[in-house]
Amino acid sequence: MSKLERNWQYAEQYPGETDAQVRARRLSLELGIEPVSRSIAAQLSGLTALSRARAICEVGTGVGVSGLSLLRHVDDATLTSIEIEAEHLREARTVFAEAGIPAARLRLIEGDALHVLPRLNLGSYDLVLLDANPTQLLDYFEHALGIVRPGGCVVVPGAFSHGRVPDPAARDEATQAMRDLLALVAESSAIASMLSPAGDGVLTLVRLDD
Ligand SMILES: C[S@@+](CC[C@H](N)C(=O)[O-])C[C@H]1O[C@@H](n2cnc3c(N)ncnc32)[C@H](O)[C@@H]1O
Repeated sequence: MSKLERNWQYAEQYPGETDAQVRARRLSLELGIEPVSRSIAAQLSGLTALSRARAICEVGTGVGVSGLSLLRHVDDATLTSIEIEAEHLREARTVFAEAGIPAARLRLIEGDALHVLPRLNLGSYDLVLLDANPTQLLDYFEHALGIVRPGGCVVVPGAFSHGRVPDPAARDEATQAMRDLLALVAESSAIASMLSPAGDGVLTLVRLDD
Protein backbone atom coordinates (compact mmCIF):
# COMPACT_ATOMS: atom_id res chain seq x y z
CA MET A 1 0.00 0.00 0.00
CA SER A 2 1.42 3.43 -0.94
CA LYS A 3 1.78 6.29 1.57
CA LEU A 4 -1.15 8.10 -0.11
CA GLU A 5 -3.35 5.02 0.18
CA ARG A 6 -2.43 4.64 3.86
CA ASN A 7 -3.30 8.32 4.46
CA TRP A 8 -6.64 7.87 2.67
CA GLN A 9 -7.46 4.72 4.63
CA TYR A 10 -6.56 6.40 7.92
CA ALA A 11 -8.80 9.38 7.11
CA GLU A 12 -11.67 7.01 6.32
CA GLN A 13 -11.27 5.01 9.53
CA TYR A 14 -10.65 7.99 11.81
CA PRO A 15 -14.16 9.50 12.28
CA GLY A 16 -16.41 7.99 14.92
CA GLU A 17 -20.06 7.47 13.95
CA THR A 18 -23.24 7.23 15.97
CA ASP A 19 -25.00 3.88 16.29
CA ALA A 20 -27.72 5.22 13.98
CA GLN A 21 -25.16 6.09 11.30
CA VAL A 22 -23.57 2.66 11.59
CA ARG A 23 -26.99 0.96 11.23
CA ALA A 24 -27.97 3.18 8.29
CA ARG A 25 -24.63 2.48 6.59
CA ARG A 26 -25.16 -1.27 6.99
CA LEU A 27 -28.72 -1.02 5.62
CA SER A 28 -27.52 1.08 2.66
CA LEU A 29 -25.04 -1.58 1.66
CA GLU A 30 -27.69 -4.33 2.03
CA LEU A 31 -29.97 -2.39 -0.35
CA GLY A 32 -27.19 -1.68 -2.85
CA ILE A 33 -27.08 2.06 -2.06
CA GLU A 34 -23.68 3.76 -1.90
CA PRO A 35 -23.68 6.07 1.13
CA VAL A 36 -21.21 8.92 1.65
CA SER A 37 -17.94 7.59 3.08
CA ARG A 38 -17.09 8.05 6.76
CA SER A 39 -14.70 10.94 6.14
CA ILE A 40 -17.24 12.71 3.93
CA ALA A 41 -19.97 12.09 6.54
CA ALA A 42 -17.69 13.77 9.11
CA GLN A 43 -17.11 16.70 6.75
CA LEU A 44 -20.88 17.12 6.32
CA SER A 45 -21.36 17.14 10.10
CA GLY A 46 -18.56 19.67 10.46
CA LEU A 47 -19.80 21.92 7.68
CA THR A 48 -23.30 22.21 9.09
CA ALA A 49 -21.90 22.83 12.58
CA LEU A 50 -19.45 25.44 11.26
CA SER A 51 -22.12 27.31 9.33
CA ARG A 52 -24.70 26.87 12.12
CA ALA A 53 -26.98 25.59 9.39
CA ARG A 54 -30.70 25.84 10.01
CA ALA A 55 -32.03 24.91 6.56
CA ILE A 56 -30.39 22.00 4.76
CA CYS A 57 -31.38 20.42 1.45
CA GLU A 58 -30.30 17.03 0.21
CA VAL A 59 -30.80 15.45 -3.21
CA GLY A 60 -30.60 11.66 -2.89
CA THR A 61 -31.72 10.57 0.59
CA GLY A 62 -30.74 6.92 0.19
CA VAL A 63 -31.60 5.49 3.59
CA GLY A 64 -30.21 8.40 5.54
CA VAL A 65 -26.46 8.13 6.16
CA SER A 66 -25.78 11.60 4.75
CA GLY A 67 -28.96 13.01 6.31
CA LEU A 68 -27.98 11.80 9.79
CA SER A 69 -24.51 13.28 9.24
CA LEU A 70 -25.87 16.65 8.14
CA LEU A 71 -28.09 16.86 11.23
CA ARG A 72 -25.60 15.38 13.71
CA HIS A 73 -24.41 18.59 15.41
CA VAL A 74 -27.21 21.04 14.59
CA ASP A 75 -30.19 20.44 16.85
CA ASP A 76 -32.35 23.20 15.42
CA ALA A 77 -31.79 22.54 11.71
CA THR A 78 -34.39 21.11 9.37
CA LEU A 79 -33.59 18.78 6.50
CA THR A 80 -35.44 18.79 3.18
CA SER A 81 -34.44 15.56 1.47
CA ILE A 82 -35.50 14.42 -2.00
CA GLU A 83 -35.57 10.77 -3.05
CA ILE A 84 -37.03 9.14 -6.15
CA GLU A 85 -37.31 5.57 -4.77
CA ALA A 86 -40.26 5.01 -2.43
CA GLU A 87 -38.56 2.05 -0.75
CA HIS A 88 -35.45 4.07 0.08
CA LEU A 89 -37.55 6.84 1.55
CA ARG A 90 -39.60 4.38 3.63
CA GLU A 91 -36.42 2.91 5.12
CA ALA A 92 -34.99 6.40 5.67
CA ARG A 93 -38.09 7.41 7.67
CA THR A 94 -37.50 4.46 9.99
CA VAL A 95 -33.78 5.27 10.26
CA PHE A 96 -34.49 8.90 11.22
CA ALA A 97 -37.23 7.89 13.68
CA GLU A 98 -34.97 5.31 15.36
CA ALA A 99 -32.25 8.00 15.60
CA GLY A 100 -34.72 10.12 17.57
CA ILE A 101 -34.99 12.91 15.01
CA PRO A 102 -38.40 14.58 15.37
CA ALA A 103 -40.57 14.46 12.24
CA ALA A 104 -40.92 18.25 12.44
CA ARG A 105 -37.24 18.58 11.54
CA LEU A 106 -37.66 16.54 8.36
CA ARG A 107 -39.28 17.23 5.03
CA LEU A 108 -38.84 14.01 3.09
CA ILE A 109 -40.05 14.43 -0.48
CA GLU A 110 -40.61 11.50 -2.81
CA GLY A 111 -39.98 12.50 -6.41
CA ASP A 112 -37.52 13.26 -9.15
CA ALA A 113 -35.17 15.99 -7.97
CA LEU A 114 -35.45 17.68 -11.36
CA HIS A 115 -39.16 18.24 -10.67
CA VAL A 116 -38.84 19.04 -6.96
CA LEU A 117 -35.85 21.42 -6.91
CA PRO A 118 -37.55 24.14 -8.98
CA ARG A 119 -40.32 24.30 -6.32
CA LEU A 120 -37.97 25.10 -3.42
CA ASN A 121 -37.48 28.64 -2.15
CA LEU A 122 -34.66 30.62 -3.71
CA GLY A 123 -31.72 31.70 -1.57
CA SER A 124 -33.03 29.96 1.53
CA TYR A 125 -30.73 26.99 2.25
CA ASP A 126 -27.47 27.06 4.18
CA LEU A 127 -26.18 23.87 2.59
CA VAL A 128 -27.30 21.74 -0.35
CA LEU A 129 -25.94 18.21 -0.84
CA LEU A 130 -26.11 16.71 -4.35
CA ASP A 131 -25.87 12.90 -4.20
CA ALA A 132 -28.39 11.37 -6.62
CA ASN A 133 -28.15 10.57 -10.36
CA PRO A 134 -24.67 11.71 -11.46
CA THR A 135 -25.74 12.14 -15.09
CA GLN A 136 -28.16 14.89 -13.98
CA LEU A 137 -25.54 16.68 -11.91
CA LEU A 138 -25.32 19.89 -13.94
CA ASP A 139 -29.09 20.38 -13.75
CA TYR A 140 -29.08 19.77 -9.98
CA PHE A 141 -26.23 22.22 -9.62
CA GLU A 142 -28.03 24.97 -11.51
CA HIS A 143 -31.02 24.65 -9.15
CA ALA A 144 -28.78 24.27 -6.08
CA LEU A 145 -27.02 27.52 -6.83
CA GLY A 146 -30.42 29.21 -6.91
CA ILE A 147 -31.72 27.81 -3.61
CA VAL A 148 -28.54 28.19 -1.54
CA ARG A 149 -28.10 31.50 0.26
CA PRO A 150 -25.10 33.74 -0.47
CA GLY A 151 -22.32 32.41 1.78
CA GLY A 152 -23.92 28.96 1.85
CA CYS A 153 -22.45 25.90 0.20
CA VAL A 154 -23.21 23.13 -2.26
CA VAL A 155 -21.49 19.80 -1.59
CA VAL A 156 -20.98 17.11 -4.22
CA PRO A 157 -19.61 13.73 -3.10
CA GLY A 158 -18.35 11.26 -5.71
CA ALA A 159 -16.28 14.00 -7.35
CA PHE A 160 -13.81 11.47 -8.76
CA SER A 161 -16.59 9.28 -10.21
CA HIS A 162 -14.96 6.11 -8.80
CA GLY A 163 -11.53 7.25 -9.93
CA ARG A 164 -12.64 7.90 -13.52
CA VAL A 165 -12.50 11.72 -13.51
CA PRO A 166 -8.68 11.84 -13.51
CA ASP A 167 -8.52 9.05 -16.15
CA PRO A 168 -8.56 10.63 -19.64
CA ALA A 169 -9.69 7.29 -21.16
CA ALA A 170 -12.98 7.41 -19.16
CA ARG A 171 -15.63 9.09 -21.32
CA ASP A 172 -18.94 7.89 -19.77
CA GLU A 173 -21.78 10.34 -19.21
CA ALA A 174 -21.50 10.54 -15.41
CA THR A 175 -17.76 11.12 -15.49
CA GLN A 176 -18.13 13.75 -18.19
CA ALA A 177 -20.86 15.53 -16.20
CA MET A 178 -18.54 15.69 -13.16
CA ARG A 179 -15.68 17.02 -15.28
CA ASP A 180 -18.00 19.63 -16.78
CA LEU A 181 -19.03 20.77 -13.30
CA LEU A 182 -15.41 20.92 -12.10
CA ALA A 183 -14.49 23.03 -15.14
CA LEU A 184 -17.53 25.30 -14.75
CA VAL A 185 -16.90 26.14 -11.10
CA ALA A 186 -13.15 26.55 -11.60
CA GLU A 187 -13.89 29.40 -13.99
CA SER A 188 -16.60 31.06 -11.91
CA SER A 189 -15.90 34.25 -10.00
CA ALA A 190 -19.17 33.72 -8.07
CA ILE A 191 -18.08 30.46 -6.43
CA ALA A 192 -15.20 29.39 -4.19
CA SER A 193 -14.44 25.73 -4.83
CA MET A 194 -12.60 23.10 -2.76
CA LEU A 195 -11.87 19.61 -4.06
CA SER A 196 -10.88 17.10 -1.39
CA PRO A 197 -9.70 13.50 -2.00
CA ALA A 198 -11.80 12.19 0.91
CA GLY A 199 -13.87 9.12 0.02
CA ASP A 200 -14.42 9.12 -3.74
CA GLY A 201 -13.69 12.85 -3.80
CA VAL A 202 -15.85 15.65 -2.49
CA LEU A 203 -16.35 19.02 -4.11
CA THR A 204 -17.45 21.83 -1.78
CA LEU A 205 -18.65 25.03 -3.41
CA VAL A 206 -19.35 28.26 -1.58
CA ARG A 207 -21.76 30.70 -3.17
CA LEU A 208 -20.02 34.04 -2.76
CA ASP A 209 -22.00 37.13 -1.79
CA ASP A 210 -23.92 38.73 -4.64
C1 LIG B 1 -25.74 7.54 -3.76
S1 LIG B 1 -27.36 7.27 -3.20
C2 LIG B 1 -27.55 8.47 -1.93
C3 LIG B 1 -26.90 8.09 -0.67
C4 LIG B 1 -27.18 9.04 0.49
N1 LIG B 1 -26.91 10.42 0.14
C5 LIG B 1 -26.33 8.66 1.69
O1 LIG B 1 -25.18 9.08 1.79
O2 LIG B 1 -26.86 7.90 2.50
C6 LIG B 1 -28.30 8.04 -4.49
C7 LIG B 1 -29.79 8.11 -4.20
O3 LIG B 1 -30.36 9.01 -5.14
C8 LIG B 1 -31.61 8.52 -5.54
N2 LIG B 1 -31.94 9.12 -6.84
C9 LIG B 1 -31.50 8.76 -8.08
N3 LIG B 1 -32.01 9.58 -9.02
C10 LIG B 1 -32.76 10.50 -8.37
C11 LIG B 1 -33.54 11.60 -8.79
N4 LIG B 1 -33.62 11.94 -10.07
N5 LIG B 1 -34.20 12.33 -7.85
C12 LIG B 1 -34.10 12.00 -6.52
N6 LIG B 1 -33.39 10.96 -6.07
C13 LIG B 1 -32.73 10.22 -6.97
C14 LIG B 1 -31.40 7.01 -5.60
O4 LIG B 1 -32.63 6.30 -5.51
C15 LIG B 1 -30.51 6.78 -4.38
O5 LIG B 1 -31.25 6.51 -3.22
